[in-house]
Amino acid sequence: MDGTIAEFTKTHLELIENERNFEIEQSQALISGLLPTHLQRLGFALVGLRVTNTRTGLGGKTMMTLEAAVMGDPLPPTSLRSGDIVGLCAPSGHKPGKQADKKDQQPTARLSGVVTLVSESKIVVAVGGDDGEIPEDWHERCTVKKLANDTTYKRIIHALKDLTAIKERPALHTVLFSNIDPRFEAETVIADDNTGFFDSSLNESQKAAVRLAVSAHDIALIHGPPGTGKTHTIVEVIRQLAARNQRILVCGPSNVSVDNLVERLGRIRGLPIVRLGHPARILPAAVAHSLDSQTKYSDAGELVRDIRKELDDTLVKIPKCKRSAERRALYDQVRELRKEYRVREAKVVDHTIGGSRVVLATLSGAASRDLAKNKSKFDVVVIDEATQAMEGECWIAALQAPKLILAGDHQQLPPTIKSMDARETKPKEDGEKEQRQSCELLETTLFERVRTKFGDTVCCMLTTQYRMHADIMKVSSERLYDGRLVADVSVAAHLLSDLEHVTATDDTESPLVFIDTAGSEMGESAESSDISDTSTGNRQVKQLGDTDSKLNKGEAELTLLHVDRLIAAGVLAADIAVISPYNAQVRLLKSMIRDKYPEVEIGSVDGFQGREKEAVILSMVRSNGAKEIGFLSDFRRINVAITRARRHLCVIADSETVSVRDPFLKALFKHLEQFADLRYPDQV
Ligand SMILES: Nc1ncnc2c1ncn2[C@@H]1O[C@H](COP(=O)(O)OP(=O)(O)OP(=O)(O)O)[C@@H](O)[C@H]1O
Repeated sequence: MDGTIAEFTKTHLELIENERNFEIEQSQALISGLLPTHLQRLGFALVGLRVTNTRTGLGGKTMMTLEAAVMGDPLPPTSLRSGDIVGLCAPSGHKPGKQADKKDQQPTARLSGVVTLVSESKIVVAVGGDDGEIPEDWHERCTVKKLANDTTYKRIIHALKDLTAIKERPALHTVLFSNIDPRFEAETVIADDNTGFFDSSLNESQKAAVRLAVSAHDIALIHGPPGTGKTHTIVEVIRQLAARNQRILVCGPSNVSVDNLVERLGRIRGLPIVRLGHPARILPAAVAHSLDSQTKYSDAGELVRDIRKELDDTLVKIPKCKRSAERRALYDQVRELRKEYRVREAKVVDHTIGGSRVVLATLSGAASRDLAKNKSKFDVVVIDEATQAMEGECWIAALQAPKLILAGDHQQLPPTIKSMDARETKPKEDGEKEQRQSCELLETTLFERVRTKFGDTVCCMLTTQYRMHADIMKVSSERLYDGRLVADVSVAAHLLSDLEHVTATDDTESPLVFIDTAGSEMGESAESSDISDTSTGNRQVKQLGDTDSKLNKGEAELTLLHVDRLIAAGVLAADIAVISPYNAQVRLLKSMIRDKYPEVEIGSVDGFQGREKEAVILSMVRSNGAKEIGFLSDFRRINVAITRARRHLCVIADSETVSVRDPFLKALFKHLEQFADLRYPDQV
């Protein structure tokens, strides 16, 4: 088995390194090639700032507040967000100081840190430990630039190396890498009369999933198609495990996926939980459970608070010091205080983590030093949205317990492989096939690998969905979920016209509308300019290569008309989402709809995974004689696109281009022709 693991990690390490290099190269190409002022216009930098305040944060970090050079001026519009890694430096030509080029890919950064807050007037950056010595001139002028963030890749690489090196392996590893079957408790873990469930509202498939997960010794999968209460089920699983005195590490690939669980678990009385991770990245509703808040406000945190105050008082004195000798003395004092602070804080952190039955973090955050230092181990690792994480990422958490529970849906979009996405829009090159196979290997999630290996023995599917009208759900159920997905009675027939203030119209009484643009000459076109929107942060870096993204002006106009009609019928703008698989179309739609209806949400299909709205309008864009449909042919993307709507889905597409080749799309269009209110552009 060790040979299999060695082979597995070798392949994955190579692929992850490639992916990491791709991402660094791409953002470097952008960042190093442009002047800071140009970067500022694109939203990737802020120039001419001043450091106006410094204080101490968790881990002894220095929290630097930077504001516009002219006091009270707002910051220029920026795509910098909480959680971004940034470099800070004096602008070139401004009192050039020492060149501390630690990282060759970040040549101009003197210090690097994490953005913890961006408001209209200021940006706060947390700079690591002793690196937090601020050059004098930064109180007058300082530039903040976005840097490539490869932390997760480094952590995956570390975890994969650790996986290879383990001497005494839990049975879980044998199950995953060898041919031993997973084991389950022989006895019924929750009595047949169902009295043992904490949540009596669970449906039958949810109960079956809880039983499977609790009884597993090694691994269990919870397959949750759209709207089936996956989170609901995981909460029950965690409560059952906690009641059996198990310690549980709960993770998800994104902060949102973790905070969703933090919010729900936080409401359960008597269940001590803690959320690890940078407070800047934690949703407001979950912040009270963060390690940061708990160390700050708990009784045990009092000693830490005292020293934090002393540290902050000393830091405030530094910029006011005229003599450099005095300043140096104060810096020495700060260094000593920081050391003491870290020792005291580590004790409180240890106490807080050790006293929590449930610890929550992102998969990447599970590599946290606070966790590694904490001696107590976990009995179970639960990973939500596991089908959106690369297998290597799952191992960061999975190494920490002998039992693993994964929840997800392999019929929705897999993790984003950036090097593959970029190729989507570029001409085919030699070696393309080989590269694609590598990317596909990275795309194959641990969830899917285990499901393929063991099938229903380890996997339980949730079958009642609480989101979509039955007509909206039907194609996905039949084609992707073996016809087993059913709509709960509470949603099976719900319509927009059932909502308060919505009048009955052809639109609001139809769960499905299909506007077929075939033959109307509303052809697709390529976007002319590459960067026209700086509001999307990371994604925008990726879109530099996205010059080939497609748009369709005719479909965009039809979309706006449909939004107009829904709103005229009384549907709230905040209940409507407009989505498209193509970023160029999303940008066009935003430029046409945002000013008129700021509350209508407009985004890409990929970005809308995990979300829902009462009404969804989907613009499919592709319309060409060649019947080329590019990445529309990924049935998972289409599945996500059509399963976001609760009461009303309007599909705008050219059936002659889109429905021809792909079997899932064929089935979708057949269903639309049969069940949707079918319209043509001249009737709209
Ligand atoms: N057994 C149940 N009875 C009634 N409503 C339920 C039940 N289970 C889930 N729901 C409802 O279904 C909706 C979706 O639940 P939840 O947020 O747990 O789903 P999810 O599967 O995590 O979501 P997604 O499909 O986005 O992954 C919620 O409104 C929830 O209240």
